[in-house]
Amino acid sequence: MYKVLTIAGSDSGGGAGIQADLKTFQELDVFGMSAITAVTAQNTLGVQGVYPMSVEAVTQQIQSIGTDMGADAIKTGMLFSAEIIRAVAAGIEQFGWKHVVVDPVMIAKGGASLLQQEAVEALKEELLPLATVVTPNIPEAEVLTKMKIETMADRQRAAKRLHSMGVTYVVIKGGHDVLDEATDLLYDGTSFFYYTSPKIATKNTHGTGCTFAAAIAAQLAKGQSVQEAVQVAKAFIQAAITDELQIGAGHGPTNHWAYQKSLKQVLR
Ligand SMILES: Nc1ncnc2c1ncn2[C@@H]1O[C@H](COP(=O)(O)OP(=O)(O)O)[C@@H](O)[C@H]1O
Ligand SMILES: Cc1ncc(COP(=O)(O)OP(=O)(O)O)c(N)n1
Repeated sequence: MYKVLTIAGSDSGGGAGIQADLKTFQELDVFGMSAITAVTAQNTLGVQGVYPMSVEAVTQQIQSIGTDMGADAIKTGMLFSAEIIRAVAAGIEQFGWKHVVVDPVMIAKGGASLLQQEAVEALKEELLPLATVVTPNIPEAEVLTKMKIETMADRQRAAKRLHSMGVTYVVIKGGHDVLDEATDLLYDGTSFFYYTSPKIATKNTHGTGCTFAAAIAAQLAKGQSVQEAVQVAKAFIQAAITDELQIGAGHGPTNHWAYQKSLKQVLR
């Protein structure tokens, strides 16, 4: 049984954060574990409250996993503060964890801040050098690289800049594209790879980034290459957005059952 640890925030609405990660792990047949960095009060209309955990609580959760259960891959999401980022980086180094997927969560779709501004430098300096893969969306890539990203050429330049910060693989996600296609760009330090799907017109995309990064971590834990893992993650999120749920009055969650359901239909 492959084991994956998510270090992220809790989303009471169940669409993003720890909840999205654990659902994704379950659907991709890996054993999910969690270290919670913050509790958020959230629904499809937005974020009503953010309650960070103490550094001690985050550290202890990581110690509890690392000293007993171990992990074949790690996924980080909302980390909130520089102190929590340092504690997470220390844990990853202490246990020598490989296959580290860093989703540099900064701002929720509704605009609420999930990472303090002063923590961006800590994320770049302490966590990115430990990351196998970093998965920013376009606004996050702009903050990390301090450059404006409009064209695919800009995206390629940003990917190179992120790679130079010590990450092995960079994925700049295309959900914020204003085109009718969503193209995720993968850079391995030498070549670019493109993962393109039709852009689905829906407001129910809450938690897409978390789900996508969690799927990459699950597949890495099972021994897939980063290219293969991104391909599965793209198919997983495409199914989850296409086979819509209608929950809540705002930006609803994606459907974590959809990928398994689509595989069963193919087998039938
Ligand atoms: N409307 C959409 N149609 C198809 N794919 C989408 C859509 N929105 C997001 N995605 C995909 O979901 C994943 C997460 O992308 P993105 O929305 O950019 O991240 P985030 O949730 O971090 O802002 C990517 O694989 C992206 O291509
Ligand atoms: C607790 C928590 N973590 C992360 C996010 C952001 O998730 P993301 O997948 O980027 O989805 P949107 O917020 O963009 O819908 C979150 N909202 N809450």
